[in-house]
Amino acid sequence: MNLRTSSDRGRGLFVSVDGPGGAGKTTIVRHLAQLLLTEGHQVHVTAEPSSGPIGKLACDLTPTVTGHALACLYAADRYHHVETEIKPLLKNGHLVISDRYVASGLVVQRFDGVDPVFLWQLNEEAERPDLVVILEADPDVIAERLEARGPHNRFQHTPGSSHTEAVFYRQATETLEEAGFAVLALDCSSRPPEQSAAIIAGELTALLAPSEAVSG
Ligand SMILES: Nc1ncnc2c1ncn2[C@@H]1O[C@H](COP(=O)(O)OP(=O)(O)OP(=O)(O)O)[C@@H](O)[C@H]1O
Ligand SMILES: Cc1cn([C@H]2C[C@H](O)[C@@H](COP(=O)(O)O)O2)c(=O)[nH]c1=O
Repeated sequence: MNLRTSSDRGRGLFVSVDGPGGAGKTTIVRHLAQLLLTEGHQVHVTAEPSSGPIGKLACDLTPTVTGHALACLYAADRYHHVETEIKPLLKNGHLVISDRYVASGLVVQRFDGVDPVFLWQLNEEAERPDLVVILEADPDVIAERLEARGPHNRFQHTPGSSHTEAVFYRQATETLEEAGFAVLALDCSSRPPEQSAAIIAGELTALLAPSEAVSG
C-alpha cells in the first residue's frame, strides 16, 4: 500500500482541494496558486478529471455512464494523473495543487449509489497528498452559490444535493483521517475565498519549514 507523501521523498509538495459543488474549490485554488506564486514557489495547478485521455473520457461519459463503471473510470484517471503529471512535477520540486482528488472519488459516485467501502478500496493506493483540504460550508449557503452560478454536472441537479454531499464529505473526511491522511477541514461559508486561500498557504508554509533541530 502507498503510504508515502511527496514530502517524505524530500521534493515538492502535493495538496488537494475537495468539497461540495459550489463550495468554492476552483475559486480558492486560483487564489491559493496566486499567493504561493507571489511567495516565490514553483506552482502547478491541476484538476480532476485530468486533461489526460482517461480524464477526457470520464468527462465525456459522466452524463450517460453511472455507478461502478464511472467510479472505476475516475479512479483510473487518478492513478494515471499521478504517474504522468503529478509525480514528475513533484520530483521537479513543484508545489502541485489539485482541484478535486481522492476525496471527490469517495463522494461523487455515491450519488449513483456506489458503496463507500468499494470507493475506498478503489482509491486507497493513490498517492497521498501532503495536505488534503476539505472545504466545508453550510449546505444552504452553497445551494445558493450553486443556483447563482449554475450547476456544473448532473449530480448537482439532484434535489437537496448540497445537503447530501455535505454528509458524504463528512464521512469521507473521517475515512481519510482514520487512514492517517493529513486533513484540513476548512469552513468557507462566510470566509472570503482570499482568506481561505491564506489559511491553506499558511499550512503549506509550515509543512515546508525545515523541522527544528532538537538541541541537546
Ligand atoms: N466565500 C466564498 N468562497 C468561495 N467561493 C465563493 C465564496 N462566495 C461566493 N463564491 C462563489 O461561489 C461560486 C462557486 O465557486 P466555484 O465554482 O469555485 O466552486 P466549486 O467548488 O469549484 O464548484 P464545482 O464543484 O461545481 O466546480 C463562484 O461563483 C464563486 O465566486
Ligand atoms: C474527481 C471526480 C470528478 N467527478 C465529476 C463531477 C463533475 O462532473 C466533474 C468535475 O467538474 P467540476 O467542475 O469540478 O464540478 O467530474 C466525478 O464524478 N468523480 C470524481 O471522482
